[in-house]
Amino acid sequence: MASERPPIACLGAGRMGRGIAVGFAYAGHEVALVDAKPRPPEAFAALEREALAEIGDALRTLGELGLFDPAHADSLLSRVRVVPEAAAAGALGKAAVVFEGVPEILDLKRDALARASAMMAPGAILASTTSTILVDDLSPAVADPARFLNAHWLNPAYIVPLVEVSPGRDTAPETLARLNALLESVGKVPVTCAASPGFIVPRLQTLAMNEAARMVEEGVASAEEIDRAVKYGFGFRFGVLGMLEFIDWGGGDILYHASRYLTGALGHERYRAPEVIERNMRDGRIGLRTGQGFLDYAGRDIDSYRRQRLGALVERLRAEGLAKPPVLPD
Ligand SMILES: NC(=O)C1=CN([C@@H]2O[C@H](COP(=O)(O)OP(=O)(O)OC[C@H]3O[C@@H](n4cnc5c(N)ncnc54)[C@H](O)[C@@H]3O)[C@@H](O)[C@H]2O)C=CC1
Ligand SMILES: O=C(O)[C@@H](O)C(=O)[C@H](O)[C@@H](O)CO
Repeated sequence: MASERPPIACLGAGRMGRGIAVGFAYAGHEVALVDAKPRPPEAFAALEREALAEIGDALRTLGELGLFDPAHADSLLSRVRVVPEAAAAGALGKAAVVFEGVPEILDLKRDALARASAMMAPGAILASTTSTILVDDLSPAVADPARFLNAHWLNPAYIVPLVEVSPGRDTAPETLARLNALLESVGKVPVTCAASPGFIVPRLQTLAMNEAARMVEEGVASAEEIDRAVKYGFGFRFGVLGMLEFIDWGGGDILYHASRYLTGALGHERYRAPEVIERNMRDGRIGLRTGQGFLDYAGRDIDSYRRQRLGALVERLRAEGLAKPPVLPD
């Protein structure tokens, strides 16, 4: 990026556009929140009021929660301006990166992206926030597919660190590198993934969320009990270990056997293990115990590695107020 904190634009002043605007304004960027829909002046004025009120609230809340002195909230908010559709060209033409956040409808996105890309500065990057549409299904609409890619933020965008970045077949490697650098500079954690349905998190969480809903439907436990289990077990561990590393901890063999049992007991293919789990089982690549699993532990100091991970789990126990001192001898 030419400037250290280049101007950013969000196309579509809805939930994601506003959330991304909060994140960049917080990090010192000027942000144009560009309305993607032509509206009469009174309707635009109402949208502008509502968007600025929401962004201001979010910034004030972050301050009140201790991230900064809330007295600065208004000066952070002043970095954001809401721009009517008729003035889009001026705002988009100044942005180094434009994040498109219009509704998840293919033709609507293509149309918005085509129009935006024609107004952007040479060299600027265009990223779609789509949750589901593949980058290669959108890129034919844009003026320069080499500078186009998907950047899937998670909601609330100004809090969740992850952004799943998905380049298409025509995205230039330099575009990916520049966007990742920008995201990292504002405290985000970008992860690159193929143009594959559901990226990483929606693909994982859709299965898990449906299974949680199914357990309520089947009367396995109440919604409250299932969510306690998620917060204090499922989420507790995966937040430290990740999922593939956790397979290595528990052992790929456990997953292999659990998958076979659950496929039979629940009578559904959705529990069948993929070929890689079966192959790893045959090849003895079952994780920490064999020194190889999804990750390679060869040459690592396993004791200090385990200690580091346990330390992170203990930190989470403390954060939850669940770390208790031992009962010491009298
Ligand atoms: N809401 C969420 O949790 C997440 C949403 N996304 C994705 O972000 C994108 C935007 O989603 P949201 O911000 O939630 O939507 P939203 O409905 O809050 O905002 C969409 C914006 O597009 C505008 N718009 C509506 N109809 C339009 C039209 N015909 N032409 C042009 N603009 C129009 C709206 O006025 C609004 O400003 C979607 O692709 C969605 O899949 C990605 C991650 C999370
Ligand atoms: O914040 C999120 O995780 C969203 O980005 C989503 O993509 C949706 O919630 C999706 O995962 C629903 O399955």
